[in-house]
Amino acid sequence: MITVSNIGLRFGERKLFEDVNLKFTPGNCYGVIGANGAGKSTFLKILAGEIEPDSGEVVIASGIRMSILKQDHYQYDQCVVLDTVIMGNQRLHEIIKEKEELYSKPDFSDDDGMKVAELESEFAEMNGWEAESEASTLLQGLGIGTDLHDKLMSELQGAEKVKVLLAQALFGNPGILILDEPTNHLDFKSITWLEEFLIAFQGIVIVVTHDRHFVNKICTHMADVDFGKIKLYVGNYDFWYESS
Ligand SMILES: Nc1ncnc2c1ncn2[C@@H]1O[C@H](COP(=O)(O)OP(=O)(O)OP(=O)(O)O)[C@@H](O)[C@H]1O
Repeated sequence: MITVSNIGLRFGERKLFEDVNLKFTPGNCYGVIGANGAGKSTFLKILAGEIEPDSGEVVIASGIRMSILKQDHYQYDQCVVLDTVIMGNQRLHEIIKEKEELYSKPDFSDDDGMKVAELESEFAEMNGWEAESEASTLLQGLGIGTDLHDKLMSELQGAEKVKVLLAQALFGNPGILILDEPTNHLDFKSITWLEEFLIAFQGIVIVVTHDRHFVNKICTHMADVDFGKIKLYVGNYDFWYESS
């Protein structure tokens, strides 16, 4: 569950949000709609904690992991494709790195042994043994073949990088998915795959997209950004359009 209470935000003279109150619940997919410049992307950034509102707060139920589709296509240029996907779950990735460092120590001590045992247990709890195969499945679903999985991100074409970043966001069964224009640069087959993935997804999806067919296929609710307010409606875009 995400609870948004009394959010307000100004950019200079412009009041972008005023007294926004909303609740997002698991199992639902929310399509954020509104005119150009209404504040859709800014709202996602507030939810993601990237922009601090002037007033109000966003509260996320404890223990729920939020995953955000990264917009910087160069951020992972020095990383291997498969690792980049696994980095979607930051804690799991940290554990993998810490384990590697400890196992490669020439003077492995008793204390190191204890630490490794703790890490192994946390790793197993997080389904770490499945991480590589899950990352690989996501990549292949989005059309990134296994021949690219061991390459550096910098070696990939722009559209391929976008798919890897999308796989990263979807990786590790997050509780909340924040997606700003996820279908950009995707081909028809990948969009269909993504639709099926999101329809089956059990958590909360909050998405901004210009792709009306995609919205209609996946969204259970519309979040309409208009004149500083955001209102939630049940149903997809066509239903919202016909009834408004
Ligand atoms: N960091 C910022 N500082 C000042 N103004 C900003 C900042 N970020 C966005 N804005 C302005 O806030 C308004 C909302 O921007 P935002 O990108 O959230 O809108 P949007 O609804 O996603 O638009 P679009 O559909 O065109 O992508 C715009 O007028 C934009 O120029």
